[in-house]
This record gives sequence, structure tokens and C-alpha cells, in this order.
Amino acid sequence: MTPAPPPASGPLPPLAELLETARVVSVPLTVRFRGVEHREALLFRGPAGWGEFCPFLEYGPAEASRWLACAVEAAHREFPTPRRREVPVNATVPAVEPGRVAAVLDRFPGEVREVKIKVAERGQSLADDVARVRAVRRAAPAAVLKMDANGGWDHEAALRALLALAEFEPAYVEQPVPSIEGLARLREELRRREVPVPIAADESVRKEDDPLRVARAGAADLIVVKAPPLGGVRSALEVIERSGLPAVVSSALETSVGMSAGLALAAALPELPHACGLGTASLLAGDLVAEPLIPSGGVLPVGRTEPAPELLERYEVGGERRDCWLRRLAAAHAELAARVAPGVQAADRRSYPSRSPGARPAGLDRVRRATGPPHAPATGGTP
Ligand SMILES: O=C(O)CCC(=O)C1=CC=C[C@@H](O)[C@@H]1C(=O)O
Ligand SMILES: [Mg+2]
Repeated sequence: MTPAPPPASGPLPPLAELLETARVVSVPLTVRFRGVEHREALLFRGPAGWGEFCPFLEYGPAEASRWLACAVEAAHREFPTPRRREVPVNATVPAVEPGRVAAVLDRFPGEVREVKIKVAERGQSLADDVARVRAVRRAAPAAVLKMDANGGWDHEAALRALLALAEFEPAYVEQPVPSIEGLARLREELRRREVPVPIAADESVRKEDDPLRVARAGAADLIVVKAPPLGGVRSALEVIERSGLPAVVSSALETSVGMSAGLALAAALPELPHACGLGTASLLAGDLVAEPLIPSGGVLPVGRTEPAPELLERYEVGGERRDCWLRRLAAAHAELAARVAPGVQAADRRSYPSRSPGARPAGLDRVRRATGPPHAPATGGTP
């Protein structure tokens, strides 16, 4: 296996062009998820539709540049030809108390065939996890269960937890420990003890410089793949193909606009061995499209979504939050320009002084004026 190529974003439009249609939104969640209660994003429109740039707030420019590549692809290129019209999705249960499980599952109407449950949340115990999983089992007796630890355990804790959770026959456990070497060691230990719990890699794919290292290391039975952190649909498809491993397409907690990319990725894959983690619009208390991507009967329709103007307006934020996102966009754009085609960034910069100030897109002056770090400080969320 050769190393993965850099994210394939296609041609990169100048920053000024992205700023012309840029809207910054903050959408509330119904329940705290990976440390956030509001999902912020910057959206822009291109010839193919809307793109959503939504790296988590603690991500720096290099990591965020891959999310930008995904948003640019969505706005400027058609998605690959779909192989299906709908995609099976799991329900997602955040690290809530057992008493709140039923309310979370109520937001996934119709039959729920697979449920992914967050475990190993900081400040909680294995007993909390087991109680939550048991509550899910009670609420959805026939559902396939899977868990996501977001690298929250060390080797010993993971072993203890997986031995305890094995009674629920999980289809897999996502990122039980943080590192690729740790995953490989744990997987080997599970095999030796004949514990039938498959290991999925998530952060070890999307946060690594080389998303294929986990496959080369034999550290996982399958990979979780998200379009934004892998640089878009085409780039993610390439990672999946080259990894040679089964893949589960999952969300990055986008609004129903950004979710189109994940759905396009799932729709383009020859096989979907598990339901996708793309049902997270159910965790949002608002959305940008008239008919949010709330799964019904465990499936979501494939296709592009358009933000409704009145909803964009309702969730739009200005002031310091908009400035922060414009800075993040500029920083990610500079990274991407330097990485994809080193000449593009310089050409982009040169083009600004030749414009008359009046012709500058709204926001560009703000980006230039804005001081301080390009991204907000860490919020303490999971990776
Ligand atoms: O996979 C799912 O069911 C939902 C998506 C999901 O769990 C995540 C979305 C966004 C950020 C991540 O912390 C988280 C994950 O770790 O998979
Ligand atoms: Mg995960």
C-alpha cells in the first residue's frame, strides 16, 4: 500500500469568491454532544450548490483545510454518481443518563435497526456506560448495537469495558483507545482471549496525517469515514478503496446542508456493511432546510439539500462569531492553497489589491482587520 494522496479538492476558488456568499450560522442541539450545545458552521454557495465548512472550534488551520476541501467540492462539483437512492442510518445516543435514552430515540422515528451509543465520556464510569447501553437495549430490543469511546479508555480500561459490553454483542466498538498502536494491541488481545468485539477506527483515520496507516498496521476490523475531515467525497472514496477495509460512513455533526456530502459518499459506495452514522440532524434543535434530514424508518434519502433563506436568517450569527469563522476560512484557505497548488495562494493574494475597495466582497476587510488567533480556543470536546 502506498501513502494516501493529499485531499483531492479539485480547483480551489479564490477566497474572495467564497466570501461573497459566506453565511455563518449557529444551530442549537437538543442534547450536549461531544462537548457542544450549538453547532457553528460557515456556508457558501457555488455553481453546484451549497458547501458547509464546519471544523470543530478547537481544530487548527491544517486540519480545517480538509473540511474546506469538502465544502468546496460540494459547492463546485457534482457528487459522484449514486448507486442507491436511500441510505440506512443508525440512531445516535449521546452520553446521556439512562432515563433520557427513550427521549433521544424518539427523535429517530419508525423502526430503528442500529443504534450507536457514546461511551467512555470524561467524568463517567463503566457502570454509567453499561446502564446507558442497557437502557438502549430495553428501548430497542431488536436493534444492532455499537459503541463509540472516542479514544476515552486506556488499554486496561478498554479491555475491562469490552469484556463488560460483550454481553450486548456490539457490531463493533469505535476507537476504544486513542492511538493506532493501542488499537492494534487491544485487537490482538481481544483475539487472544476470543472476545468477539470488532474494532473500528475513527479518529485514527480522520485525524492522522496518513489515513491509511491504521489499515497498514492491522489495527482495526473496519474504518469509520467522514467526508469533511477526509477532504471530501472523492478523497474519502479513495481512502476507503485503498484501505481494503469495510467502511462505515458517519457524520461530522453537520446541518442538513453539509450532510449531503456524507450521503453522497454513502450512496457512491458499492457496499454498506453497516448502517451509517448520518442521522445526527435528529440531535439538532433547528436546521437550515425546510425538511431536515431526520431519518424515517432507519433510512435517509440521497440528494442535495438547499438552505431555506428564512432559516439561514434565523440561525445566522454576526459580530465576533462571524469574524472568528471568516478568519478560520481564510486560514484554512491559505493552507489548502499552499498544499494543493502552491501557486494558487500567491495568485489569490495578488488579485485583491487590483480590485477597487467597493468591489470587495463583504467580509474580506473584516478578515484582514481581524486580529487574534484564526480559531477559537479548545472547548474540551472529544476529538
Ligand atoms: O456515527 C454516528 O452515529 C454519529 C456521528 C458521531 O458519532 C460523531 C460525529 C461528529 C463528531 C464525532 O465526535 C462523532 C464520532 O466520534 O463519531
Ligand atoms: Mg467516532
